[in-house]
Amino acid sequence: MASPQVIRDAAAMRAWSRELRRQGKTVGFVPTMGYLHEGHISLVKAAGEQCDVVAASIYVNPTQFSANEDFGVYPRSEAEDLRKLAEAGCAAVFMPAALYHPGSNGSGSAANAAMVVGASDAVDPEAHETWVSVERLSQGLCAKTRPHFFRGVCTVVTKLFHIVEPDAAFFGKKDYQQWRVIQRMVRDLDMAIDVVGMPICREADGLAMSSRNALLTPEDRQRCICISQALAAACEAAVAGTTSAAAELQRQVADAIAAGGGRVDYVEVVDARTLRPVEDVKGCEALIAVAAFYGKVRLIDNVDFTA
Ligand SMILES: Nc1ncnc2c1ncn2[C@@H]1O[C@H](COP(=O)(O)OP(=O)(O)OP(=O)(O)O)[C@@H](O)[C@H]1O
Ligand SMILES: CC(C)(CO)[C@@H](O)C(=O)[O-]
Ligand code: BAL
Repeated sequence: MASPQVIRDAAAMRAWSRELRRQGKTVGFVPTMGYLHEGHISLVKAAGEQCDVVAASIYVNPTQFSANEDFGVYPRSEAEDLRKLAEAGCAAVFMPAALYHPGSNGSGSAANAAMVVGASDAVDPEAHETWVSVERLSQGLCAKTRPHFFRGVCTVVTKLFHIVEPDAAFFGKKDYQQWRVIQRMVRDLDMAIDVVGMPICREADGLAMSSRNALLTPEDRQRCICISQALAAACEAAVAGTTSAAAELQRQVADAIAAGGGRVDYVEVVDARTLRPVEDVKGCEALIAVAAFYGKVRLIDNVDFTA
């Protein structure tokens, strides 16, 4: 169980990957924000099965947070993360202190490492002014509450792809819209990377694993179980043909979450590929996607099915 090689410098990361590819090996890549759990590890293992070597990254990207979000309290656990990555067979982990050029306002390295108010404006526009946006797919769902989010994600993922130069990159379907957005970005911009979406890993009681679960109070940790329960019930009703009207499925899930003590951000029933709203799920590859707040912690979950 060798520890992954820790690489903090972009040029060194690129050299590592190029050398392996020169040797004829394929490189699988798992981008993360750290505080790793079984969901992340399932991506590392899938990458190991599909590629010759696996690189992960750990970087809490300030540009996908707005100033009122949880950048400053985002959980971190470097030593434990390295142990888990070693166990999963990860060969290298890219952990940059900063990924944006430092600006004259002190953003950049300081912003990435120590800033307590995260945010797009942590990056000095004089020092960094190039952004990647997937226009329509990045609207709706999570973007309603986090309008800055996908531009930050697409930009940092593009930077990571250029640094790591992987053959394939692995994303979890817990962040379903993110996976679809990145798949689209790679297709539209002709990036030669296979984007692989992997199933959601859940706790024994059904809660989707998420680094942010660590921020929940014990009471909210109990309350939020109703998210996955409501989604499973709606999926069952849709597949059985008992309920196919999107509005009814939406109402059932939203009511169950609210009754369970969550504050619903959104519940949407959409086409799983286009993420456009559907009126009826019959005959359709559908997705019911949820975001809900428990205190300040915002959790997301979803279920996809063909009814
Ligand atoms: N439960 C899960 N099952 C499968 N993949 C997951 C799961 N949770 C996260 N991932 C995937 O791991 C990758 C890195 O995600 P990230 O580091 O943001 O973890 P996270 O648990 O989603 O964190 P957060 O709590 O901030 O949403 C993403 O592709 C994400 O979809
Ligand atoms: C893809 C990602 C690593 C970009 O910062 C992040 O959004 C995540 O962990 O899902
Ligand atoms: N898992 C996606 C990262 C975020 O919510 O900021």
